[in-house]
Amino acid sequence: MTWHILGAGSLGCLWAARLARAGEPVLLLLRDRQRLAQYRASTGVGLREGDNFSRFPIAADTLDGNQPIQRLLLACKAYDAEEAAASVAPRLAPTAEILLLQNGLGSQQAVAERLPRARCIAVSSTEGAYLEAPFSVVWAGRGQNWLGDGSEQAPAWLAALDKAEIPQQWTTQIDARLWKKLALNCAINPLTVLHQCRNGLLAEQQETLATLCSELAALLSRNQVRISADELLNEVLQVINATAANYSSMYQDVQQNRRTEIAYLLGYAVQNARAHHLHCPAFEQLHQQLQNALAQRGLPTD
Ligand SMILES: NC(=O)C1=CN([C@@H]2O[C@H](COP(=O)(O)OP(=O)(O)OC[C@H]3O[C@@H](n4cnc5c(N)ncnc54)[C@H](OP(=O)(O)O)[C@@H]3O)[C@@H](O)[C@H]2O)C=CC1
Ligand SMILES: CC(C)(CO)C(=O)C(=O)O
Repeated sequence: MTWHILGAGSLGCLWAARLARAGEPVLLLLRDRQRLAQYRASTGVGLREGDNFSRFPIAADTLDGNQPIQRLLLACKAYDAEEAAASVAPRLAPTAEILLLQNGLGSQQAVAERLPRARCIAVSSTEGAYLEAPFSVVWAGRGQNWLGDGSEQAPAWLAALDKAEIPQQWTTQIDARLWKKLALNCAINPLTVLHQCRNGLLAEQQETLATLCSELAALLSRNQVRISADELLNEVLQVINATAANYSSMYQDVQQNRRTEIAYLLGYAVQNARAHHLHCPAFEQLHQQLQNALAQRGLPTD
């Protein structure tokens, strides 16, 4: 069964290289002929792990190819997910499965509504990767991939991920995983943008973090995710400590003048709180401040 991977960015290349290395059939789906020509000139997907670099001559095609798709890994940003998934809809087999690698919340629901016949499996990933050159990925941080669609029924192909050394765990609580990661990202990432700092410096912002965690814990509770404000604050401080020397993904996006996933993180939290009539002045204000900072740089505020 071919792994169709839509999006040859950081995570798309990371998954493609590891699957290909394990002998799994992989086909990259690129946005157009220009990207395909660029890929073909690069002689494959590069994977750097520490001092080792390998290149994998993985097959690629454009989105409008004609091979039917049974298994799709959607490896684009959250704001591209719905349109990207819709563009391959005519090619999806009736029992197609789609793995959604997007961070935050909102895009998974949008894809599932757009493609109601497909089995949509959300992935919450704590792995870290970035591109050092087009189609060449650096595996920068070991982590876990939590997969789930709310059901107990784990797909048989999870064994292929083990073989490919892609860490994986099936969970019946994928929404809780996504919410908790969203809460961490909402507490940490916007502050690193506003203070222009590495994650570690946020340890000095304990009061602000405590207020945010209290509001975020209340929001998670409205969404049936049980975590106390103190537990959340502890987790946030642990992540800040463990990633002290790193710049958050949102900070990096802003520095490189790339669109952020604000709408699927803080924006989603604000909207969800309003829908629950939950008063969350601290993260409403943070959202506004982040939008102002993005606007000042000429970046999209959604
Ligand atoms: N990188 C990481 O370490 C982690 C990322 N994530 C999440 O994973 C998701 C993907 O992130 P990441 O891999 O870093 O993102 P990247 O920006 O590196 O890659 C996204 C890729 O998607 C491609 N793409 C977008 N739309 C289309 C389309 N319509 N057709 C074909 N290709 C398309 C882009 O192509 P093009 O280059 O042509 O624009 C780009 O190559 C995000 O939601 C992120 O938050 C989660 C955990 C860790
Ligand atoms: C390390 C962490 C948790 C910081 O929020 C992250 O996931 C990111 O940078 O996006």
